[in-house]
This record gives sequence, C-alpha cells and structure tokens, in this order.
Amino acid sequence: MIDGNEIAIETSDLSFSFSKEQTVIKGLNLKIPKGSIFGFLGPNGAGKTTTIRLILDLLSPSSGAVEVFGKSLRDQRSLVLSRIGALIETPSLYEHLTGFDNLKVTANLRGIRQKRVGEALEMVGLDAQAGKYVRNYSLGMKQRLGLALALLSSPDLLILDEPTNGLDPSGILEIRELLRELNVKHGVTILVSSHLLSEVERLVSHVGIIGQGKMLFQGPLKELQQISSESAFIEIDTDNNTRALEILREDHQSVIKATQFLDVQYVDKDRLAHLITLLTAAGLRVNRAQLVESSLEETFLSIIKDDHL
Ligand SMILES: Nc1ncnc2c1ncn2[C@@H]1O[C@H](COP(=O)(O)OP(=O)(O)OP(=O)(O)O)[C@@H](O)[C@H]1O
Repeated sequence: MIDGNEIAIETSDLSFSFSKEQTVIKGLNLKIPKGSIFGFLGPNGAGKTTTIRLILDLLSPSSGAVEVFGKSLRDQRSLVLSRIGALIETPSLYEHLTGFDNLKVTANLRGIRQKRVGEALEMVGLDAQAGKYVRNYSLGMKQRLGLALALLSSPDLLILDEPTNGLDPSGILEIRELLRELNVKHGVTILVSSHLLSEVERLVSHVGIIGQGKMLFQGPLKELQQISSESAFIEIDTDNNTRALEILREDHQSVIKATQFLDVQYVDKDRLAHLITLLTAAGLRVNRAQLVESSLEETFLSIIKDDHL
C-alpha cells in the first residue's frame, strides 16, 4: 500500500517548548510515507503526544514546519486538517447517548451527511451495537467508537495516540485488525503512537523512535529488524582462549569482546561452522559456541537507552 515516494506527514526541524527551561521537541524531522502504518514509539515523556498535537495544530511550534500530503499546515490549515482523523488517548463520548447518536451529533455539528454515520459504524464493526447506550460499552467498544468518530470525515490520514492504552489483549488484537483493514481496504495512512514496540510490531510497516524530543531512528520496520539481526554474536569458549583469540584475529574475524568468553560477530551458519573447524583444527577443544541474538524489543530498548544511532 506504500505509495511510491509520496509523503503523508513531513516535519522539518520541528521544535517546541512549554517553557524557557525545557525544550520538549528538538529539531524533529519526521517523514511518514503515504500508505504506511507508522509506529511512533518512545518511552513515557519522550514527546509523542506533543508532536501529534503540533501536527494537529493544537500547539504552535517554536520553530520548524509541518506538511501533510505536501501542503503546509501553517498556510493551508483547514485543507490539511480536513484530511486528518484523530484519536488522542480516550475519546470524549456522551455516555447517556447510543453509539449511533454519538456519531450523529458530531456529524451534524461538522456538516457531515447522515449516511456516513452508518458507514463509520460498519467500518469499526459496531453496527450491531449502535443502538446501545455508550455507558454499557466495554473499553474496547468505546475505543472503536472513538475510531468511528475519527473516520466520520473520511480522512486519508488517521492519527492515533496510544489507541490501545488500557485495553486487554483481545481488545488490542481487535484494534490492530481494524487498523490493518482500514489501511489495506480503504488506503488510509495511519500514525499510531505507543511506548511498547511489542504492541505495534505486528501491525506497522514503518517505525519512528523518539527519545527526549529527538528522533533516534526512523525507517521501514525491516531496517530495524536488520539492525537487530546484525547485533547477533557467537559466544565461544575453548580450553585455551588466549590462543583461540590469536587464531580468530589471524583469520580476520570480528571479535567484539574477549573476557570470560570470546564474542565474535555472527554472520551466518557457514561462518559459525568455519570458526569451529578453525579452532578444532588448531588442536583446541571448543567447549561452547553459542549464538546470542537480541530480540527486536531489546534493539528498541537499546536505541532508547544509548541514543546510539
Ligand atoms: N502541558 C504541559 N506543560 C508542560 N510540560 C508538558 C506539558 N505536556 C507535556 N509536557 C512535558 O513534555 C514532555 C513530553 O511529553 P509528551 O506527553 O509529549 O510525551 P509522550 O511521549 O507522549 O509521553 P506518554 O507516553 O507518557 O504520553 C514531558 O517531559 C512532559 O512532562
């Protein structure tokens, strides 16, 4: 669904401060491809909600600019905002009205035709429960109704701030499937923020990782997976590690660490077999040759922790 090189959201050197003492967003260059599901990730307080509020023009940047589908937010505010549907944490709903009437009120206020109410309810799978009072909805149903509200204006871009916050695993799964369907069937570009990679890992095509207001990584999920696989190493132990280290260096192997064990960068299974043959051929006894891989979550955490990219 990614649409060539077209960009849905681009921020250039976006900065923002709530006060003189603390700059919360620091020169952010966000680039979200059209047609993508972009996971906007970072720990609590990293600046995700503030960035989203800047994109929705709920805050004004100290410097920098926002473009949505190539149009400047500053110069073409109404046009830009008309293409966006947003759900910021929990939606504000009228508990004493039915799901249908909640949407109808908003549709009337925004001059959206009535037919769209039914369509939005169907898109989020709430058409059968549309006649129930919202006070009787589960949290998951309320989130889906919030999504229906965001979808009323038929947006090309959905911005969702932690939409699965507080949901149980089945609620999370439901929202995930719904978002995937909106992206695939209806071509909606989705920005979804979360502080947990594991929550969005099976949904997103792209990720952006923010820490203390700075972009630490952004790109296709595959690129993050690649970084993760490149950090794999083989932990080697022999009956003479001093000699083993010499042999490995003579063979131009990349030894990452030589302490209790010798950690050698993992390339592939053939390389692993080669190392064992090399050491045993030199008369050493290999006690251990173990592949140590880090999960995607560990890579994510190390990016946040080290700011190393
Ligand atoms: N209204 C405000 N006034 C002053 N500081 C604020 C305000 N809102 C947020 N902040 C500060 O701005 C920083 C970024 O907050 P923000 O809510 O954007 O982070 P976040 O990544 O969305 O975190 P979370 O996952 O907890 O929602 C934090 O240090 C926060 O304390």
